[in-house]
Amino acid sequence: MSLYTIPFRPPCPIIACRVSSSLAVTLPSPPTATATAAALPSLTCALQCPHFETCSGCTHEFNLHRPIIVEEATDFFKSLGVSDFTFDSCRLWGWRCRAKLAVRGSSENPLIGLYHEGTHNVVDIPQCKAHHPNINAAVELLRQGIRELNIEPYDEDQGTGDLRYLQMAVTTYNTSLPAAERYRNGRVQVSLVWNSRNEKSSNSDKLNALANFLWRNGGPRSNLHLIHSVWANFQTSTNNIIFGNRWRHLLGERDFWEHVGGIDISLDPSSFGQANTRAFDNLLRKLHKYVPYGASVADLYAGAGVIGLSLAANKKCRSVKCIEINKESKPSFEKTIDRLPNSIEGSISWHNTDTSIDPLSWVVGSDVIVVDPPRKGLDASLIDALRTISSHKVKPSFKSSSSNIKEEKRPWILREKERAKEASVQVGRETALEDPQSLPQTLIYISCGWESFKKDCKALLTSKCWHLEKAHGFNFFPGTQSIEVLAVFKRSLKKKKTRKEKKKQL
Ligand SMILES: C[S@@+](CC[C@H](N)C(=O)[O-])C[C@H]1O[C@@H](n2cnc3c(N)ncnc32)[C@H](O)[C@@H]1O
Repeated sequence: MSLYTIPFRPPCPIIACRVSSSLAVTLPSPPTATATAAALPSLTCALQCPHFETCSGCTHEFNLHRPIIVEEATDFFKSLGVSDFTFDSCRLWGWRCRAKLAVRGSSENPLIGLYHEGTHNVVDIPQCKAHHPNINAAVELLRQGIRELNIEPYDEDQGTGDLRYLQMAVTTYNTSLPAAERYRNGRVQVSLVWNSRNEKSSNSDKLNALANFLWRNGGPRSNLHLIHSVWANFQTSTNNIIFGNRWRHLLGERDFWEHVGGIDISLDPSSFGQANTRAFDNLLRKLHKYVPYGASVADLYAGAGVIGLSLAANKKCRSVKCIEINKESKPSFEKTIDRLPNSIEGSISWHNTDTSIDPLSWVVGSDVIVVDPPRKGLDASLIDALRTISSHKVKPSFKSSSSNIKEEKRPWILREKERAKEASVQVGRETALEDPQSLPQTLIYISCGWESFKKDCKALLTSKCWHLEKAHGFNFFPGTQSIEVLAVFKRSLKKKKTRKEKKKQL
């Protein structure tokens, strides 16, 4: 797992150009496109971050509301017959609610931030403009703690030191505040990646002292209640993987709640969570429009099942199956399920398995397939299954096979068939009211990797099995050239050959 390249700046004046998150329209090109282009670029939607160029998080300083890649995406979709591609600019600063940061340097001068491009030198980014301001505030508190308690940052060359990485996740869901104040007052779940095997190791006193420091100075009894909770993750491996497989909740609330897509969701620090909470909410609300009421849905690459559960609640799906490889997402899924309205009657299940193994078994029997793969795009076996779906007459087995197992470096990832079966969760009716032979009519592809999306999209379209109906972009990562895409494909019905065509063939 690589360190999320990213960024920010603390309680600074937020620049006036915040493009409305509800403005899901194609924005006009910036006014610099004329002869005045040679003049200084407009600062209205500029990053204005002191760390730009030293930090690898942001690659673009100007026109944050419209990354250059949007032009390419517009042309790409137009060439495929979709001329109404929309782009939602979302929040431009302070959008990152989830950050993984490296800790290096010394206890007197800790460096907390991201690697300088192409190196393992950490750049301190106390004023990052992408981070939610309270992430920066929590980082500053932690920096103070490191100095006061003489905590040693990790030394990669020697393998020594105490604190390796941090994960900061902001919950903006606090029902005791008016809705308009919740985002600004978000609280931070701090995960300290500690260089020891477990909580009994020799440096655990320091870990507890640092956690107590954060809680005393940022917890409910401090002047500013900034810290939601403190967790420890234990990691001693010398590779680049950020997290080890042992997590401990130390202080504060154990459960972390957020409200997106019309539901309360729980996210443990070990589960995948979207970094841009607000933009994700916009995307989910758009997604709802493409799923018919009562549909049966397969949510592939589901994480803690946020997409599937949001659909179950909002579209009264008759069945939702979530497929996810990381077993750590299961407790979050279960907690979210517990808070769903009682009125949900359909069948909901979460399966801890690899989508790439026997993908047809998840695809057949569903009306709508939602895929939200990692940046590298869809697994080849899933692409194949989708490309040939119309010619399949398959009885879904709802079983995974242990063949095809790929090498997996992350120890907490579960890939064994038997354990996968045990790790499934079923809520509601056991047998869904779905036609086991029916084929999906709709495929919704959510992508954070533009290059892999283009490739997968072309592979789907050249099969003639699918055509593209709609596409929307979301500014999930302002300051970069990455966008999140939501593309809606419809299955092409095979045209019956006319007598004339049949004759011609003979
Ligand atoms: C971009 S995240 C999306 C998660 C979720 N849809 C959400 O929005 O919270 C991709 C997810 O796919 C999972 N994943 C990666 N490869 C997988 C595979 N072969 N089978 C199932 N899940 C996989 C990752 O663990 C991760 O949770």
